[in-house]
Amino acid sequence: MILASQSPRRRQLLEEAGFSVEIHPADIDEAARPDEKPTDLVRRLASEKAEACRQMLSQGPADGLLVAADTIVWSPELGVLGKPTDPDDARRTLAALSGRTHHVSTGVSALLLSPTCEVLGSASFVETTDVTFYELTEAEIDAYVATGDPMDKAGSYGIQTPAGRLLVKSIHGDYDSVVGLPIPRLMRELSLLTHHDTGILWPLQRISTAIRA
Ligand SMILES: Cc1cn([C@H]2C[C@H](O)[C@@H](COP(=O)(O)OP(=O)(O)OP(=O)(O)O)O2)c(=O)[nH]c1=O
Repeated sequence: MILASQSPRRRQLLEEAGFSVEIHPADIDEAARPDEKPTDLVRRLASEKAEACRQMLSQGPADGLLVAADTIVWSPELGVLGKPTDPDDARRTLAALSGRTHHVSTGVSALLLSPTCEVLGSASFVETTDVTFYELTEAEIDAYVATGDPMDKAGSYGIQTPAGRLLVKSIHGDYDSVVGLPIPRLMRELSLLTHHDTGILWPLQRISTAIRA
């Protein structure tokens, strides 16, 4: 599988699911459009990453499946919180999330490619999980930001890290989606995507087997 992402978490989640992953990060403008809904934003950005990656690969042979994703933290009150620009921005974001519930939305785009990189089929979906934070003191926020953990993560935290998980009181929805890729939903969508195609490649057979098991 081709993964159009630099995220080590997405790679790890796919490898744990049994895929052999080839990384081809796509560099796109991630700015929101005026009045764009958060869930529309992540769906669009995932599709743009997938398409940018497909265009990069179109010169050479490609594997059958290409996957891209985008994750944001948001709430109606706070708007969209992407990755922090600096430690102060991370501190402000964590203070805003303290003691409250926010949404984490991950948009996913999957393309089934022909050997010449044409799109044979596609799937696109958004998974949203609600995350509630404990009340955080300023000292706790400072200590967490000092670990450096927030800097490459939407919403300035990582639910999967030893320090980041301590901020989280509860979650409602898919955990993998918060980490960056909703594997259970992705497996189902890939199974549907590939169901009607012939000449299915090894990873796709593996998906169907995993779902039937
Ligand atoms: C909320 C949350 C986000 N994240 C990460 C997932 C994503 O890697 C990142 C959100 O940024 P993204 O722009 O979705 O992804 P990315 O820049 O890391 O990789 P690429 O654009 O190449 O696909 O935040 C966590 O690791 N844990 C969390 O708890």
